[in-house]
Amino acid sequence: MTTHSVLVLKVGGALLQTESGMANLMSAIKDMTAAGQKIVLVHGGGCLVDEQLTANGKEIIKLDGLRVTPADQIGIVVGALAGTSNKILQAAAAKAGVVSVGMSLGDGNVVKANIKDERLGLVGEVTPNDASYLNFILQQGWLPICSSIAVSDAGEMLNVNADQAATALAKLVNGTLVLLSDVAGVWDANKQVIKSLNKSQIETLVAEGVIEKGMKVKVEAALEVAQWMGKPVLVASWLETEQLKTLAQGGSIGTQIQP
Ligand SMILES: Nc1ncnc2c1ncn2[C@@H]1O[C@H](COP(=O)(O)OP(=O)(O)O)[C@@H](O)[C@H]1O
Ligand SMILES: CC(=O)N[C@@H](CCC(=O)OP(=O)(O)O)C(=O)O
Repeated sequence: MTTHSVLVLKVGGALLQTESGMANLMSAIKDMTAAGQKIVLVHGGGCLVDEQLTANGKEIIKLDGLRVTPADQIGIVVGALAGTSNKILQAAAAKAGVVSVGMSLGDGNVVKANIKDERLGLVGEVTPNDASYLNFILQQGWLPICSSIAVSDAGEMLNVNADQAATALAKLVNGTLVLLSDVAGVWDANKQVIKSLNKSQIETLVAEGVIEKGMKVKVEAALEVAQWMGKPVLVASWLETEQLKTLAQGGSIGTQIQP
């Protein structure tokens, strides 16, 4: 197997509602870890946030794929992401025999977080800061499972899009980023997976409305890291066990976003 530096795997929220998906992913993580691969798992949980907001009578508002997060919603968002989602994944890890450390972007000074755009409320934008905490966890052979909740120097709890959270951590550890969603890759207008995409192709597909919503955020996050690292970022699926096996063997899966 090709051992990547550190593999930063990001999983979307839909995984957390799929018991078999989590079991398959954790089994692949266990195999990769046993082969010496260091892995950081970053997770979303947008669907769990939606559920909790609705249960509490709150409105769901998104702007360009990002959740508008007013002060009266942040507690619910933090509970759903840093609480429930994070612990669901730790439970799945434990079941697969993987020792994990549940954490958030607010831990160990790993990132710097600031309000992204006043119109979005308590939504954070993060930049890599200090890798010591993550490296310590990795050195123990443990799996860090990181939610996308950050804390600013001003003491605000901030909601960060999980693809952007994974971007910051991938830069922090100079890792290989793989964004795993519930689709096999980025689709063209006929819903066929595109093998490889560069910046200008992405711009065209976004302008045409073929890449939209959560996938627009994801592809733009992937492109940013690909350019920063000078190597491709993969957008693929946790749904397909075969893809996970190929990934564990060091192969390419889904759509390659080229620098
Ligand atoms: N061109 C596209 N290719 C693939 N998925 C797309 C595309 N445009 C929009 N999408 C939507 O983006 C979703 C993935 O983004 P998102 O829901 O944010 O994923 P996750 O929660 O896994 O991060 C897909 O399920 C799909 O509905
Ligand atoms: C600011 C912002 O949009 N935050 C996201 C964080 C969770 C996330 O990104 O979850 P998925 O990966 O499942 O989409 C949200 O509140 O939904």
